[in-house]
Amino acid sequence: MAVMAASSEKLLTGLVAATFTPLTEEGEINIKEIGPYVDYLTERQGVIKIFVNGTTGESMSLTVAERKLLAEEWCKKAKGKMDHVAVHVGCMSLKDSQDLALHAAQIKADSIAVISPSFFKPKNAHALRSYLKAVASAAPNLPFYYYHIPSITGVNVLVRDLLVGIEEEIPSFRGVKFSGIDLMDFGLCFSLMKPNWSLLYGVDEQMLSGLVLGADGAVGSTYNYVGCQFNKLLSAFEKGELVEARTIQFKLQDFLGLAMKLGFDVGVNKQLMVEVSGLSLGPPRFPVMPCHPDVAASIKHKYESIFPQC
Ligand SMILES: CC(=O)N[C@H](C=O)[C@@H](O)[C@H](O)[C@H](O)CO
Ligand SMILES: CC(=O)C(=O)O
Repeated sequence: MAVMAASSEKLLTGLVAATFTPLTEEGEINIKEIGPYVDYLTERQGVIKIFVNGTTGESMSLTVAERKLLAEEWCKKAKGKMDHVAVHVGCMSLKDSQDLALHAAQIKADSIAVISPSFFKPKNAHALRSYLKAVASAAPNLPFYYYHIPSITGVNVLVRDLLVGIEEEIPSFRGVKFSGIDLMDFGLCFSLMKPNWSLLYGVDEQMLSGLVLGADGAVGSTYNYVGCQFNKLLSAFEKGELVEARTIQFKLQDFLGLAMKLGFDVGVNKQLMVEVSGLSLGPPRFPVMPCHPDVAASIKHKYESIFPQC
């Protein structure tokens, strides 16, 4: 039987918003916006779990010092209000990833997640597992998740292959955030599943398909502003109300269909969040370009026509 999670440990399940990084207009970290951001998610979207410094948070464009500052503030402001703060600590350099993993343990994050390095790419599951093991060893008591996002990293190691025997190599391993569209690979992961793991799906526009296969939850960028709707999708799914669940899923597909035609990326996504939430999140950081005002206006219009207030 798998080692049971320590009693203070919270498994990452349910709806998790991948947060944007608040910047000032000058492009510096806007730390004071994190408190209001936490309040917006909890009070307006019913979202009580966050995944910080990930793709949406532009982690790979931030310095290690900036990522530490952000992680610390998210943990501080979420305390007593949120149920889980997962900190993404992956970097191109193993040393930086270890540094951030240790820091996440020090600031009492609930868990860490790691994206594969993508300049020098691991050639196979063994190489990727070796890298992840070395990161996890810097914070051996912190629940550890692999973050699979092949469309961005170009690392196509099958997660199913990665999972074989991973609990022996990484005792803190607790699951995967699977942001890929290969549902066969996702499905095969369940045959290797351990009782204290969770497998989370990360392609918001296909979340229902992930749930059908058995996903324990979902991590995504759009849950920042459709969290309230997707909480309804989750409860409809749990009650077996598939027509209702599909209706909500189709709404996000309709919305993202237009957004993608207009060049949806982190810059566009961030601007939409600014307009929907009223938070000051600033522009993205280069090379991600700020959203053109006409694009923002069209997307906001579509958002308002599809998603009623919760
Ligand atoms: C590539 C990317 O950023 N993926 C995000 C998380 O993994 C998703 O939440 C997407 O932003 C979302 O599914 C919209 O395509
Ligand atoms: C979407 C997601 O999980 C991320 O931004 O990292």
